[in-house]
Amino acid sequence: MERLRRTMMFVPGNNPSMVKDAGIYGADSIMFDLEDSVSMTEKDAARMLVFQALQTVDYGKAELVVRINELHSDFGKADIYAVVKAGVNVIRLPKTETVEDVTEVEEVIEAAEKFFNIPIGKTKMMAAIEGASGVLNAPDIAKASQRLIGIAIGAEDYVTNMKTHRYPDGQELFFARSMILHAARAAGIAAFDTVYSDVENEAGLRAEVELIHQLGFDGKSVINPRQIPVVNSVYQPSEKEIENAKAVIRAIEEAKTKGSGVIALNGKMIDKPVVERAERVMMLAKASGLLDEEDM
Ligand SMILES: CC(=O)SCCNC(=O)CCNC(=O)[C@H](O)C(C)(C)COP(=O)(O)OP(=O)(O)OC[C@H]1O[C@@H](n2cnc3c(N)ncnc32)[C@H](O)[C@@H]1OP(=O)(O)O
Ligand SMILES: O=C([O-])CC(=O)C(=O)O
Ligand SMILES: [Mg+2]
Repeated sequence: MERLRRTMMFVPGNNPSMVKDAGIYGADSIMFDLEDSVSMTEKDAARMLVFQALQTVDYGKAELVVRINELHSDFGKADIYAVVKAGVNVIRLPKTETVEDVTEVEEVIEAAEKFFNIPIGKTKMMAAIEGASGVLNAPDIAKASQRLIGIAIGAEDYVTNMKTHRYPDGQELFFARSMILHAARAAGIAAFDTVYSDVENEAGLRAEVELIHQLGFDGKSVINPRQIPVVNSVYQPSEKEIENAKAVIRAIEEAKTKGSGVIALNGKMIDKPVVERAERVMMLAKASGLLDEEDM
């Protein structure tokens, strides 16, 4: 089954209590940060803390991601070796601008896997796109490595690069979000939306999640545990949607027994794309704990 990544929670890599407790809030993925939430003087300490935590703390079912520093900074290579050795699931590249940004990191990951006797290809990657060049190169970036599970927009850096700022309606992000979504879908990987920085503004967060859910994003980065239930509730299918999805799946199964791939349900045509959407609703319903045993 496709892994759910509705919520990916950033955790500053130099904060011991946040790192230790990050698993208790129910985020689908935990993203330990070694980049912009960690000051230059704390880079080495943060790497050590995350390295230890990855090996010793039980984070349950959460996927474990580390956002590394840029490869050509003073820290990038050491970050990669440490987190590969610790068995991280996914390395998040910040500020990805070109295909080479991906392939160069991949080479270092592969060297680290060989060095530590880890199966080649085990460490996955996710590329954050945070500026104009990255957005324009997104279709190639998304296809740059078999290791990529998804690409993400990093809007705080992006709006800075574009000489604007974030507005409540998100118009300034529409082109970048659309590019990233199309690039991801064309490559067959996931698309993730950016952080919502105003932690106290739940209504604003909900409006943004509704927008990105409507556009088609798989999920969103969050920066605070309080944002997790808000994102999950938007991604949780309604009872009506679940009932409809069940009816669609029942109808198409019945049609198949009669040798047909298309059937009408309540006057609407049911065919392959409709069935695919119904299956996704069921998957999200299951992940949200909304299905009985008999529905599984
Ligand atoms: C543009 C970018 O690069 S964004 C990505 C980098 N930024 C980050 O990673 C920031 C992550 N978030 C944070 O540091 C914090 O949530 C802040 C600074 C935004 C707000 O901090 P606070 O006001 O202290 O948060 P709040 O009071 O809601 O914290 C409640 C609890 O959740 C914990 N918590 C808050 N944020 C996080 C987090 N991101 N990860 C894990 N635990 C967290 C707190 O430690 C606290 O735990 P406690 O009750 O056991 O003491
Ligand atoms: O990737 C994110 O959502 C956070 C980030 O670095 C940015 O917005 O610049
Ligand atoms: Mg950024």
